[in-house]
Amino acid sequence: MTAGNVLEISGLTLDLGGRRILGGVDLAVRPGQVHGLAGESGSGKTMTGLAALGLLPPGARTGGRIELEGTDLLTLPPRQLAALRGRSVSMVFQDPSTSLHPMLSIGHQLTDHLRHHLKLNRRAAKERAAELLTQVRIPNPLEALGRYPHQFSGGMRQRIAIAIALACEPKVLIADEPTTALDVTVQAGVLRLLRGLCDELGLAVLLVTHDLGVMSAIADDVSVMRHGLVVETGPRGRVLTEPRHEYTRQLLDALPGRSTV
Ligand SMILES: Nc1ncnc2c1ncn2[C@@H]1O[C@H](COP(=O)(O)OP(=O)(O)OP(=O)(O)O)[C@@H](O)[C@H]1O
Repeated sequence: MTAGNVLEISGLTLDLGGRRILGGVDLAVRPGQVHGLAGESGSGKTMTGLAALGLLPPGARTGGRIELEGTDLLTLPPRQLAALRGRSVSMVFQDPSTSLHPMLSIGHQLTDHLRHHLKLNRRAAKERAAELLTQVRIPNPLEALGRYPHQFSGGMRQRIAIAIALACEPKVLIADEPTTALDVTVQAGVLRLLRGLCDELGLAVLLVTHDLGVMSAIADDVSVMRHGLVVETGPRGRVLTEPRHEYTRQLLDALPGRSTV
């Protein structure tokens, strides 16, 4: 594993139901860095993220390596993998309702997580929960703990889902289309938050998105996937202004308001 990387994927292959989904993906993420993973629908972005969490569908067959701080996740026994998930690496999905329980208060969900994973007592868990809500810029965090998901806007719910993902201070956060379901007016705020967390906490963020505009707003490095392979990777400025691969060029040409990148 190369020094400076916290997550390093090399030669990752994935077969599902006899079909090759990933054909040898190489990808590396460093602490304090947002690495954008772009590509058309079906190119394998989500599967790459799920593989890094050990959350592939049943029957998945994998090859290659996914190293998290030197540990190969693909050869880890299921129990050890489960212990890492949510602690060293965690994920935020497109739709915050998938990670938030509609019938439980925010405080309940955050403290459950903290008590279960970090074995905090009730009081310490509540304090930490309020701290996490502050970190994701939820106003009046103590009061917010007593409220339910439907009492928050979509953007706020996504911030809360990010707070839950950060609860155990993971090294790597995989954010899969985290702003796609949100109103454009709140997208920028959530992206700024992710960027800030990355800078403040030294978090490594793998940002999966089909939207090169989102990518251009916060990514340090960008990788472009096509048909289960990373076809191009490099610093954002270079990839988005001087793409070397024909497919990256096509993606950029297809972007509305191309002048934004
Ligand atoms: N449970 C599954 N079983 C079999 N094949 C699957 C399963 N889930 C996804 N696939 C296939 O894996 C391939 C990669 O899908 P993936 O979701 O990773 O693409 P993506 O780049 O994230 O696309 P999108 O932006 O649409 O989410 C697709 O061809 C998809 O049909």
